[in-house]
Amino acid sequence: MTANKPGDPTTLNRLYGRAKGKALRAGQQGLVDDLLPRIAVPDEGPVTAERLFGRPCSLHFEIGFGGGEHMAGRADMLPDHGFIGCEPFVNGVAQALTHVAGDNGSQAPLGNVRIHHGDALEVLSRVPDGALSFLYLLHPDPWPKARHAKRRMMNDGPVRMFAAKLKPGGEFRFGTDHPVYLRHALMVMQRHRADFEWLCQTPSDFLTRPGGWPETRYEAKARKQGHEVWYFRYRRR
Ligand SMILES: C[S@@+](CC[C@H](N)C(=O)[O-])C[C@H]1O[C@@H](n2cnc3c(N)ncnc32)[C@H](O)[C@@H]1O
Repeated sequence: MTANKPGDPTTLNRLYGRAKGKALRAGQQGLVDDLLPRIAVPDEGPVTAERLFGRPCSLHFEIGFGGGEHMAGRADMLPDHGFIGCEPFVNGVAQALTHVAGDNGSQAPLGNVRIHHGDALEVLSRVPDGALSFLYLLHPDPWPKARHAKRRMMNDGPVRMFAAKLKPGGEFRFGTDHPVYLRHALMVMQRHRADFEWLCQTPSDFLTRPGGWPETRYEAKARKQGHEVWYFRYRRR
């Protein structure tokens, strides 16, 4: 990676604060060097099912997959669907690659996952409008201080893009354990109610993890700390 390119660690650290973490173990470094280039989202041009998976298929897009548990779990459940995950934190990418390679012992290698080591919105902007069946934003960085609210992923600009990229009937799933983010997200989504229908009938709908929604590492940590976790499903109108 060369300096100042989108995937460059210096650029990523500046953008996200912690794109680099603990040194990778040899096996993880091997996956980053060998497997990642084979399943990386192309750096330029349209991001389509045909280009990434060689066939038309339902497309899922995960923003900030952390260690990739949810993305790998969903990809394992839906082998005919294509999954695109983006994460600037290299340790998370390495962790996700172990799931894709089937090295964690819990599942077979996954042929239906493509990964971008970097900014999700840049990749999302290259997805054709109306192409996504599912979009996931699970436990985004909370940026709890009011003066940092503009940095939250859930804001009018990104949410407009989520609406554009989802097909009618497509689903946007969002989860958080952070009360400030919860309030902020509800207000933002309320402004976009013409595009999104909140699939919530009773309070337990957003207090219970729906079926087909694998637990993420961050979520497990939040529960261990005794936090309530909120789950939101919105249908693109
Ligand atoms: C609190 S962590 C949650 C990770 C994971 N979703 C989970 O639930 O375990 C938020 C993640 O979002 C990632 N992130 C922040 N900004 C991002 C961006 N612009 N594009 C993609 N990922 C981003 C961070 O690197 C971090 O891994």
